[in-house]
Amino acid sequence: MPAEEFMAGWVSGALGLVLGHPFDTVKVRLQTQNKYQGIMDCMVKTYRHESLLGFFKGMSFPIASVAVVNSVLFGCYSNALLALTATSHQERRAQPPSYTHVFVAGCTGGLLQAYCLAPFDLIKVRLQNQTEPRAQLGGPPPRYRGPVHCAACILREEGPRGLFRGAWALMLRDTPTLGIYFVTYEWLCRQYTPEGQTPSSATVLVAGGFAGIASWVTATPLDVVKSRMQMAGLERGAYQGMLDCIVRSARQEGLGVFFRGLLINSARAFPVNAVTFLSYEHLLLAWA
Ligand SMILES: CN(C)C(=N)NCCC[C@H](N)C(=O)O
Repeated sequence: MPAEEFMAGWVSGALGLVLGHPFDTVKVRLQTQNKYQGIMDCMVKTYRHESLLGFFKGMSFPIASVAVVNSVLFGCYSNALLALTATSHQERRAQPPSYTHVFVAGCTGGLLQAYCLAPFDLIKVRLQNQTEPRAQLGGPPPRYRGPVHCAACILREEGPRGLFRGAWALMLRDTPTLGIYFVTYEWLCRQYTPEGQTPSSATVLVAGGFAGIASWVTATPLDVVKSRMQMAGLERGAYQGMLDCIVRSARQEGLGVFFRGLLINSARAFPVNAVTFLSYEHLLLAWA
C-alpha cells in the first residue's frame, strides 16, 4: 500500500484548507443564519464585529484533522484504483483507468473520508457560527471556549452520538460528489495533456480548480442540510432527521435555501482545490 499517497494527501489538504477557511466561514454562516443579506453583508458584519480573526474561527481543528481526513481521501482513492486496475499512480499516465473505475474509487474515498470528517466538521461548524467577538468586555461569553471545550460540551450535553450529528447527510454529500471530483480532474487533465505524458502544472491547477467547483456545485444542497442538522442540536425543536430538515427548510424558506452559499462555495473551491492537486501531484513526483 503506497504510503506516500497518504502523506501527499495530508500536506496538500492542509495548504488548501488555510487558503479557503475564510470563505468557508462565510458560507457556513449564510447557510445556517438568516440575519445576513448576502456574501458582502456577511463579510462586512463579520469584519466589523469580530475583526479578521472572525474569518478564521474554528480553523485549528480542521488543521489538526486534515492529516487524517485528506490522507484518507487521497490514500483510499489511489489504493481503490490500484485494487480495481492494478496500476500504481506512476503507471496510470501510460495506462489511464476508465472513468467508471475513477468514479468508483472516488466514491470509496469520499465515503471513508466523510466518516472520519464528521466529528471534526461538526465542531468547526459550531465554532464558525459563534459570532461573539473573542474579547468582549462585559458581553456574554461565547458558548464554546475552543475546539476541545466544544467537543466536551457536545459529549456532555448531546452524548457520544451528538458528535456524529449530520453525519448521514455528510456521507450522502461526499460519496457521489467525490466521484464527480476525481472524474472531472482526470477528464480535464486528459483533454489538455498529450497521451502518455504527465500533465503540466498549469493543467493540474485548472483541472483541480474545476474539479473543486464541479463537486461543490453538486454538493451544495446536502451541504446546507448537513450544516443545519449540525447546528440543530443546540436548539429546542431540533429536526427529527434528514427528511424532516429538508421538508421544514423548503416549507419555511423555499427551494432556494438549498443553494445558499453556492457562489462563495464555488469561489472558494477553485483556489483551494487547484493548490491541493498541484501540491499532491508535485509531492508524488518528488517522492517517486
Ligand atoms: C464536494 N466535496 C465534499 C469535496 N470536493 N471534497 C474534497 C475537497 C477537498 C477540499 N479540502 C475542499 O474543501 O474543497
